[in-house]
Amino acid sequence: MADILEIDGLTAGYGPLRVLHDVSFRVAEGERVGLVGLNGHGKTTLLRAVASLVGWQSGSIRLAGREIGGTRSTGPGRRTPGIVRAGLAMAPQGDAIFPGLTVAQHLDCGAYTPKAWAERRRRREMVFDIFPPLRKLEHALVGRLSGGERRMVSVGRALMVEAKLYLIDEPSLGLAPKISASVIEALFALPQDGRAMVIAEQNVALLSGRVDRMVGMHAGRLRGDVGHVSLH
Ligand SMILES: Nc1ncnc2c1ncn2[C@@H]1O[C@H](COP(=O)(O)OP(=O)(O)OP(=O)(O)O)[C@@H](O)[C@H]1O
Repeated sequence: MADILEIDGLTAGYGPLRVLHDVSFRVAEGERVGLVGLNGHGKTTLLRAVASLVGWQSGSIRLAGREIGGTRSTGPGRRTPGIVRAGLAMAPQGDAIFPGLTVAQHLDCGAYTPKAWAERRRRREMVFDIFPPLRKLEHALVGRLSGGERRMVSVGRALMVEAKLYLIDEPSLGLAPKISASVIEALFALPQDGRAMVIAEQNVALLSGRVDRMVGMHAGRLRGDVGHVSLH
């Protein structure tokens, strides 16, 4: 199986702060990888670097064989639209919800490519199949939803494009255990269909047995396969 994501020698940070140190990381087509580690060790920064959203970065990041990394001088976010068109989708940490939009409008924000926009009704239906509680809330304002429902909207928005690689940042964050388990279960109920996923999580137990592989992140460095290793 070819690698959809190939990261080599990635160093990244914010202002004077270096958060990632010489990170190399591979994800195969269709693979589901758990990126685990404690709060503040760089999981989010790694996902954001792939989407070109960090303060600065150097090193190589290849998505489907195309270089999307390198040293950036244009500023965070400037290259992100091109990276999304190249096959990346991301559900950021903490929902990034627009409270004044309805669920349907919010999901449509994720239908970023022309193809996804043309198919947005069908893709919304797919999201409602995955997260059934959202169906009856289609026209409700997102600002009025519960934490679990908002997380479903946030993850669902990333699923509105047909991406080669999905980055899902802490789907369980701030949710009651039962609710986070249902969000994760729904995510894994998606047919794999060649979609690779990297899921950043502090809660290792939530991913255990569900992902193909887990890698640990500690102090800005990857620790290889940590499927059975305590991170503390
Ligand atoms: N925008 C920013 N500006 C400055 N420092 C930041 C910024 N974002 C994160 N950091 C710092 O980078 C380090 C790594 O943070 P990061 O969010 O990547 O960790 P994490 O493992 O994903 O943890 P979390 O679960 O809290 O997101 C932390 O020390 C954090 O304080």
